[in-house]
This record gives sequence, C-alpha cells and structure tokens, in this order.
Amino acid sequence: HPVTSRLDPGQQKLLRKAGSFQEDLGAVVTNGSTQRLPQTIIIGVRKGGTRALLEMLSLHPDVAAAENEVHFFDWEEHYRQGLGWYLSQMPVSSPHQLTVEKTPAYFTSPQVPERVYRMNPAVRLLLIVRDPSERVLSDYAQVLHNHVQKRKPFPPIEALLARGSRLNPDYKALNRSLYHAHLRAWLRFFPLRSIHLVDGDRLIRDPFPEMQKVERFLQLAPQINASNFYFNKTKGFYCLRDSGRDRCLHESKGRAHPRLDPELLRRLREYFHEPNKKFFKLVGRTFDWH
Ligand SMILES: Nc1ncnc2c1ncn2[C@@H]1O[C@H](COP(=O)(O)OS(=O)(=O)O)[C@@H](OP(=O)(O)O)[C@H]1O
Repeated sequence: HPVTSRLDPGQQKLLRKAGSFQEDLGAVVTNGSTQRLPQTIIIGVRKGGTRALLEMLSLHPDVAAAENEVHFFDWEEHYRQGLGWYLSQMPVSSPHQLTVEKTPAYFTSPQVPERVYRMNPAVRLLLIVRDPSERVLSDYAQVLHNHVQKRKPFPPIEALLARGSRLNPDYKALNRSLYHAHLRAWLRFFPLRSIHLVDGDRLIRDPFPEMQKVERFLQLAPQINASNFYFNKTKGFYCLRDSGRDRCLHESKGRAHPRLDPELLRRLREYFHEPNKKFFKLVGRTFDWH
C-alpha cells in the first residue's frame, strides 16, 4: 500500500490494529447492534413510579432502556434538533430488543402526543398512574426537596393547596393528577389499545403481576420472574435482583410525604372524585382510589 509503506513500523502496526478494530466494529454492525428509536415510551405520570417501571422492564433481556430522561418531545431545544438527535440518545440494542425511554413530563405536555404520533403512530405507550391525591403529595415532596437542596424557601403544602375554603386549581401538582384531561389529549392521536395502564399503587405493593401484564402488552416472552423482586424492609419497597445482583431504587424514590390536616386531605380526595370517575370511564376500568 503506497501510503502505509511510507509509515514507520510502529505506525503501521497501529494502523493494522485500527483495521482489525474496524473489522470488529463490522462484526458488531452485521450482528445488527445499533441505536434505534424507541418502539415503546413510558410517558408518565410524574411521580407515578416511572423509574421503577423502567428499571423493572430492564430486567428483561429483550429490552434496552435509555438511562436518563430524554425530554425530546417536550423541550423545544431538543425537539428542534430532530429525530437524529433523539436517536443519538438511545442505547445500543440488538435486533430482537425493544428500545424504551421514560420522560414523565410527556404525559402532561399538550404538544407531545402529536409529535410522538408523527414519529411513529404504532408506538406502544406505557402510562403508570397512582392515587391522584398521593401523587400530589409525592410531587410536593419532590419540589420541596429541590428547593431545600438549593437552600431556597418553599411554602408549606397547605399554602399551595388551599385558597380560602377551596382548593387552588392553579396549583400545578393538582392539575397533573387530572389524568382524564391529559389522557384525552393522547386519545386524539392514539387508540386506547396503544396505551397500557400500569397501576402504580400495585407496582409498589406487588410488582411482579404488574410486570407480567407489561410483558404481555409489549409481546415480550415471559422472562421476568417473581424471584427478580424482593421486599427490602429498610427501604420499605421492593428492590430488584438481577443475576445475583441486588439493587434498590435511588434514595429519592420512596420519600416521606407531608402529613396533611385530615380535613384538607378529605377535601383533596373529594377534589379528585369526579375527575377519577371520568378517567375510569375513559379507560374502561377502575383503580382502588377513594
Ligand atoms: N420499588 C420501588 N422503590 C422505590 N420507589 C418506588 C418503587 N415502586 C414505585 N415507587 C414509587 O415511585 C415514585 C417515584 O415515581 P417516579 O419515578 O415516576 O418519579 S419522577 O417523576 O421520575 O420523579 C416514588 O414516589 P415517592 O414514594 O413519593 O418517593 C415511589 O413511591
């Protein structure tokens, strides 16, 4: 080779190494390992248990999950960069694997359903919901924590929730728990059969049966086992066991919730009574929220 022959032996050796390295890469490519756009997305709901769901789904060998929240469809600075950017955020997967990402903000962002539809109208969506009142408390605990970390003041939950004798409908955490309203936006683009609902309260209490349903919805071979889950008393939650390795979710998952005055808690639950009924009607099933 005219060029390589002019190189000294050391450099030639390096080049040959690079060559064989490229052959290795070639083998990887013929294996079919590459990044793929997600065929399934966990769209929310925020504080519903989206991280637990993603981690539990990752137990399946045929699932490749994006580690971080991607925020492609809801953040303009990301969406502007196009699907090529989105693809670049995805994990390497083999042909038999499903790629999945979770961004809980998608569920409540009005511009997102149409954008997801334009990427792939056949995408399979996972939505994990939780008792809406409990979700509000969890949402508050999260935002409070962020403020405390930045040493910024944050009002007590009562100040955000109540406006005189009524609940404050402008409090964002309340709005995010109006599942029926947000789901309607998705149903303008996707049939209900494209959206699998995961019961977040059941996923906390007994994750395995919920995960079996997810496997079925995604048409994955049943590979997740009861033995993949064990209850950790210290954590107070189920943790994961994967090929002998035990791990619990991050300490930010499973926080203490603010204790509400019983009367305010009653009003909070009552606030969601009608919206819940609408949601149950929309999805053709009920959840054990009171
Ligand atoms: N196995 C297990 N371990 C720990 N935590 C679990 C688990 N399963 C579900 N959860 C619940 O997940 C809640 C956090 O939800 P998300 O991951 O969706 O939150 S976020 O929107 O991404 O911030 C989190 O809410 P909080 O309890 O309010 O912290 C948990 O209740």
